[in-house]
Amino acid sequence: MEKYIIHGGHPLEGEVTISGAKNAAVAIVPAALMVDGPCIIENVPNIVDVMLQFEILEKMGVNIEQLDATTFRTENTGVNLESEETFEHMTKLRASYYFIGAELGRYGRARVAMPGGCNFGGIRPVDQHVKGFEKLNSFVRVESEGFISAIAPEGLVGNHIYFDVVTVGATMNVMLAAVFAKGQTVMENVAKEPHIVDLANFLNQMGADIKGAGTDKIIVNGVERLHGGTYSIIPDQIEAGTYMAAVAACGGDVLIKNVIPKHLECISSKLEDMGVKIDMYDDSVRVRRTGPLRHTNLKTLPYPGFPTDMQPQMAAVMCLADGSSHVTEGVWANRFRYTEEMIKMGAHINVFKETAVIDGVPDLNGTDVVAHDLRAGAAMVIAGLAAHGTTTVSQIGYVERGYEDLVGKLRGIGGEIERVED
Ligand SMILES: CC(=O)N[C@H]1[C@@H](OP(=O)(O)OP(=O)(O)OC[C@H]2O[C@@H](n3ccc(=O)[nH]c3=O)[C@H](O)[C@@H]2O)O[C@H](CO)[C@@H](O)[C@@H]1O
Ligand SMILES: C=C(OP(=O)(O)O)C(=O)O
Repeated sequence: MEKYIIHGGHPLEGEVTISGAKNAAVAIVPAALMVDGPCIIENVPNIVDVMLQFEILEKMGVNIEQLDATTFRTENTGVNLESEETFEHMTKLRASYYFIGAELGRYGRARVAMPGGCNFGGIRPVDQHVKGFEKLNSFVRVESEGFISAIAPEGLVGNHIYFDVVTVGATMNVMLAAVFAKGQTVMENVAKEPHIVDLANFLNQMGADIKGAGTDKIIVNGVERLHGGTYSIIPDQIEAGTYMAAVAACGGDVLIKNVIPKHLECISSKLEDMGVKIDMYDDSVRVRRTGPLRHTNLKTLPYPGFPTDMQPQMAAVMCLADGSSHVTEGVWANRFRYTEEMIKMGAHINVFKETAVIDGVPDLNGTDVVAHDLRAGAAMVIAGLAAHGTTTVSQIGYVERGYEDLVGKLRGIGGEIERVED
């Protein structure tokens, strides 16, 4: 098995460039099957989840060509929706659920293997996806053999959908299907994350008629077809935030390039509370930390609140702050498994239901730790970079689902990290 070995305790200095956003790319790639004609997708992150989405598309029969390191061309000249080969891939990532919306929208039927993805201590429900598809005049079945199927024998018809909870996945999935639904679909109480806006912009660029993405009401006027075009994926808010947190934990001075500063405001503001200096430019952010870290509190919430996908990385910073910090998880019932690993490194953390109380310590000490999920793994890497001595992080397959060239990028700013095969 692969591991990261990290020799910690060094400040980070230099420049790092952020890749395209995972959670936008994993929806835009399935959406490419809805497009007639060639579709060029730029700023694609080279991460496992996105490459799996391309492989699923290819196994269905979509032509895929890589034009350069970050640009892909897709063309759907006919697909096999029943390809058994796609099912195993689908179970490996969460975002495979976007194939339901894309297939149901374009072909009036879909059958996908139950999605995988990070496990936050319980089932990740899909009831709101089901509710949305049913409202659009389709029948949905969650099959006991681990498949979800949906069919719209009389075609999808627009409707008014009020989501019971704010969900990223259901918002994007139902938006995909609604693109081709007859008439108008009004979706309320929707998620507003940057990747929702990015998916809507991609679809509109290809001829869809979607308004309101980024607010809590999205209106989709159904169209007959999508045409080819070119689209560039937004930079990854969470990857950028992860490097910001790494500089905060280790100290140093790093320019983080290819970002949308607006998407980073909630993260910057927390880091500034902790004594980190942040300078925002047009498409980059400079992060500096020379003095001690101050304690703070945070609660994760849907956008524009503090992102749950940055919660473990910020906790790694708080482990080294003066005083007691509280981290409250407002999205996932249990996203604190990483705290057991941080405690092995000398962190003082107590978890009470949805809140972790972190009493800062002057130093963490390197040891063997496990990446229990994607962002937990990122947090362990940050802790390892900041700690004295050597940290070994195992189960890094999770980390590679969502970070392009983490080792290369960290080494570029002075991190002593290597990836080894056990
Ligand atoms: C591939 C992708 O983009 N993953 C992101 C997406 O996951 P994902 O789309 O799975 O997360 P959701 O936004 O749907 O989940 C948010 C909350 O809604 C609940 N819920 C969700 C769906 C549903 O049908 N019913 C329901 O009750 C969930 O249990 C959770 O408490 O958004 C999460 C919240 O920002 C992020 O942590 C994930 O990185
Ligand atoms: C939880 C995440 O991803 P997924 O929903 O794909 O498991 C994440 O990106 O932090």
